[in-house]
Amino acid sequence: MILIGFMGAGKTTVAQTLSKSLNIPCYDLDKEIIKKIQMPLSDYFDKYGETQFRQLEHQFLLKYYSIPGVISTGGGCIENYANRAILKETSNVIYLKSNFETLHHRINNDKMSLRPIAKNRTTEELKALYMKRLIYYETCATYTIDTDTLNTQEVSDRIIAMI
Ligand SMILES: Nc1ncnc2c1ncn2[C@@H]1O[C@H](COP(=O)(O)OP(=O)(O)OP(=O)(O)O)[C@@H](O)[C@H]1O
Ligand SMILES: O=C(O)C1=C[C@@H](O)[C@@H](O)[C@H](O)C1
Ligand SMILES: [Mg+2]
Repeated sequence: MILIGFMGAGKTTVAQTLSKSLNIPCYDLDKEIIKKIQMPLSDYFDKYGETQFRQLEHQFLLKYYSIPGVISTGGGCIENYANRAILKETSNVIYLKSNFETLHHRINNDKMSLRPIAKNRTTEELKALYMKRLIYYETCATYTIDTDTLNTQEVSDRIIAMI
């Protein structure tokens, strides 16, 4: 199964919980990319730019999307047309949905260096990005879970009950 959603949606955290509960492997595409590039994502963005990161991210989705287990994607994975095509063809794509205020609060309480996209934007710009991406998450998802009022364990339990 593949988890999608905006930054702070809980993809990485919930994938780890699901992996333990279901005893299946999990792969976080951001972490796999970091292993390969050997630097924080924000350094990679500064050095090579977003376009090059998106190409790399596409290569990693291609490599992992069909592997059995749980895959957590980066928040911008759906920016790439070819990635959206892959996700639309894949079953068990789970969209962790939250309103912008919840996500913004979570991102602000988390390590900002992990998220160059958030670090370099004002709140208004980040909200505009969220609004733009909503339709992409929705059209790629097999299932959607509203996570505003759920903790990560509850989100994981909900997914297990659903699939
Ligand atoms: N449902 C939730 N309730 C409370 N806190 C949450 C929830 N989901 C995630 N968080 C918290 O929000 C922060 C971001 O979570 P996480 O890194 O799993 O998000 P992500 O979707 O993987 O983001 P990114 O796209 O940037 O990789 C973490 O501190 C996590 O504990
Ligand atoms: O929303 C985004 O565009 C991103 C989210 C992160 O998971 C990372 O993949 C990277 O920081 C880009
Ligand atoms: Mg993540």
